[in-house]
Amino acid sequence: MQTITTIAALREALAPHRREGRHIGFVPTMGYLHEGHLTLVRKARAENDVSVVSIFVNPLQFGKNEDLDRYPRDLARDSALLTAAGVDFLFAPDVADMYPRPMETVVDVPLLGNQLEGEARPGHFAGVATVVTKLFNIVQPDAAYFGEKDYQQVAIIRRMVEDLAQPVHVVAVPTVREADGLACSSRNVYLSANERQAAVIVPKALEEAARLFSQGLTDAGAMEEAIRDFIRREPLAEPDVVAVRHPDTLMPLDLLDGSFLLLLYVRLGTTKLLDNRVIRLHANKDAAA
Ligand SMILES: Nc1ncnc2c1ncn2[C@@H]1O[C@H](COP(=O)(O)OP(=O)(O)OP(=O)(O)O)[C@@H](O)[C@H]1O
Ligand SMILES: CC(C)(CO)[C@@H](O)C(=O)[O-]
Ligand code: BAL
Repeated sequence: MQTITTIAALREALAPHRREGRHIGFVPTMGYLHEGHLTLVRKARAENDVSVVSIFVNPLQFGKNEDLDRYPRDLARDSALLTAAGVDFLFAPDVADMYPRPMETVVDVPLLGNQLEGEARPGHFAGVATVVTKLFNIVQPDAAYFGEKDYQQVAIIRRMVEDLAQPVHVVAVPTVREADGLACSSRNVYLSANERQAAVIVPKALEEAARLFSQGLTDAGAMEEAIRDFIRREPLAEPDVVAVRHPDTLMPLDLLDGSFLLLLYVRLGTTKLLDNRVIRLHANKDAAA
């Protein structure tokens, strides 16, 4: 694996591959890699000739009081994992390489981006859309891989790619979970031992929603209320967002009919955990691509 830290060097390294018509698969990340990231990486490798992974903790998508400074970082460990996974290029730029001067240009997808997680984190998704556009321009991948754990992020990126005719195939990969069902996330390291145990309430709430739906609960408001109450049974957990939405448009629903998205944003202490599931009447399984 070749590790590259500047935009110019990455362009130069990828140019011969592009000239040869090789397919480039790209996995953007913020590092501190876990099995979720590695699943994206394996898929990118399997479906393309050349694989590129970026590790960049993007300041544009963090609010002033968020965890930019304490976000977990371990480039040496990440690099070893990516080498073992057979990745061709690791792109790990500094903030000064990505943003030599303050960004004046912003990519925003406000209808999808200012609600749900975006309401709790104003400007977050504009920061994501802007950095992903810049990374797409640098890497020029044929395909880019994103996790469904960040369901709203995938919806925003798909819309951005469509609106701006960005020549990238967006692939969404189902959420990878720990043995007890908790979605793998870099931020899980923030959890104390007690909070980690309590965190299982999040995937359990997704199961509970599927159970209630299969038993005939079809009022969206009542479903949100039932799931909020269910999560509050765990004293360490506070449900910040419990939202029943249309799986494609992310618009609110009144009546649950066929399938719906349940999106959760749950606080345990100071850690916010994200999870979701597309719940279908006849096949209750995790959201699939
Ligand atoms: N459990 C998971 N299953 C599948 N994909 C995942 C999982 N966790 C993260 N990803 C995906 O990996 C990519 C990089 O995510 P990121 O580096 O922010 O990791 P993260 O674990 O989501 O971190 P955070 O704790 O910041 O949410 C994103 O596309 C994200 O959706
Ligand atoms: C897509 C991304 C790498 C952009 O910084 C980030 O939002 C993430 O890790 O999900
Ligand atoms: N996983 C999305 C990146 C973030 O929380 O900033």
